[in-house]
Amino acid sequence: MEKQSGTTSPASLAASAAAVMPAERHLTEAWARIRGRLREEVGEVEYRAWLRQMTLAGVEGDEAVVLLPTRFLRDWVRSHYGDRLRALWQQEFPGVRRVEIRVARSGAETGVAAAKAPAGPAAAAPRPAQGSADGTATAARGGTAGGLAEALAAGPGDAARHAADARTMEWAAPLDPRFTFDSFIVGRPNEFAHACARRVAERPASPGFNPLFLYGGVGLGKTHLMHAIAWAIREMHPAKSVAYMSAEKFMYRFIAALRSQNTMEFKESLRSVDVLMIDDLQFLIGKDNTQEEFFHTFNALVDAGKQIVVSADKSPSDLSGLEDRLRTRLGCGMVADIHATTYELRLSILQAKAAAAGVPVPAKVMEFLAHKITSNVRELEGALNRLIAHANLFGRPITLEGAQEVLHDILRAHDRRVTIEEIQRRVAEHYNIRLTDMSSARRARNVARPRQVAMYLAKQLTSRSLPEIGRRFGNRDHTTVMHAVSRVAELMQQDAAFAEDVELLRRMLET
Ligand SMILES: Nc1ncnc2c1ncn2[C@@H]1O[C@H](COP(=O)(O)OP(=O)(O)OP(=O)(O)O)[C@@H](O)[C@H]1O
Repeated sequence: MEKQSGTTSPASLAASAAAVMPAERHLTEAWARIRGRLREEVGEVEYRAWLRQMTLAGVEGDEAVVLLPTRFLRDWVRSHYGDRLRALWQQEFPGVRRVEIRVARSGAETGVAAAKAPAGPAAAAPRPAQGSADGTATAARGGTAGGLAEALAAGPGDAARHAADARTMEWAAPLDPRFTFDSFIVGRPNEFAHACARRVAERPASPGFNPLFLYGGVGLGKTHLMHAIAWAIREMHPAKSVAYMSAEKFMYRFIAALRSQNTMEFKESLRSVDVLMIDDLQFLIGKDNTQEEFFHTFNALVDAGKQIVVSADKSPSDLSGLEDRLRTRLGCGMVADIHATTYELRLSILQAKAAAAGVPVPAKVMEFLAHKITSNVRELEGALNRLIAHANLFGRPITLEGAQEVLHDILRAHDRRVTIEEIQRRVAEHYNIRLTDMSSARRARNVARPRQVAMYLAKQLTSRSLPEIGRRFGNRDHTTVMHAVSRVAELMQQDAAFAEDVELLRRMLET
């Protein structure tokens, strides 16, 4: 499509651009639209990785000339986006028949038209500062060894980082700019994992910390810590290439490589990284071939003095379903667990997130949430975000009553984590009857009424269905449960003391 060329100075094209195109302003606007469309088509990650440094030099005859800072980028954009660029140009100006992609002459400013284009991603610095909003780093496609050398030679400024990125592009998933060490709140449950993560970021592949195996329950910060390590290594060791991906992605890439009979390339690109990070390793359970491949990659990297960081929901020894030899190797570096959150940690996280959002959240509301939403940090954060969004939307201050209303579904779901066994035990204790009477056939009022209360609470506080509840109460029919629920509700209406009793039981079960 494009003819071969070397480097070019954009200024030399300005005159001809002006001569051919209707007006420079139109050209600038068209170029902004073309880039915008391309960005929509390829997605943010790909755009940032390959296309945002693209600038317009101008138009020469029937040819639009686009500049990129390195030969590596030029070749990549040419082969992957050249046709698309031409089609988009033709939509704007049918007279443009070709798109020429060149390397900007070293030190040359961007082209006249592009220089006047509205500020956009092309004007941004090549790499984001740690934790900046611009930080969704990395890309989706890979480079070659030759391209690497070129990027290293031609890249302006932080060439080492550019080179490291180029090596890992194929495998890297985007890093979340919010997940840094700065934004990670440390408390008793996660202090060990955090200290290990910091240590690995400071001194990758040091003895005793390779591999680093982070594990813990859902939503407790494993991914956050992994990203924080990756950001910090990029910052402190810019020449090191870091590849972060989920175990799922690892598997799909491996399968794709098998299908296209390209496993050598797969292996080589993986083994060329300095730090390999695999999230949610439990995904590989039962996937024997992928496990085997991962095992070999793991060995090759560790033997070559490269760092491996892995996360999973269980410790290596509890990951039954992973091959023994892999479990053994995973456990022979540093294994650090993230425990369930404590009230204090939840409160600190809420305080930090509220402060970061710049929205005043009363202490009472945060204490309430920290008490109520105990499952994981993700849900806690989700609840706070919802409160903040409501406050912003309606311009109302956050209050405890308002929070209870806005979050009623989340709070209810949490309340519902009470088990039927717990309800039966508490109710039996309260009315001083035997636990076995919850399931017995006895019909005496002093036994039957507490049983009905327990059924009522089971319906209110758990998500079990009527037949399920019936089964847990001595295999009773669902109509019996239905009757118990309506009878208790009716009695509560009629008898304030009884209602208070049931409410007290409910509160005890909820806390
Ligand atoms: N200690 C912490 N400080 C600040 N934010 C945290 C902390 N722990 C978790 N979070 C936040 O909670 C959310 C969930 O965390 P993350 O995705 O890292 O959990 P995870 O353990 O990887 O979960 P999963 O098991 O689902 O993969 C994220 O938004 C993260 O920033």
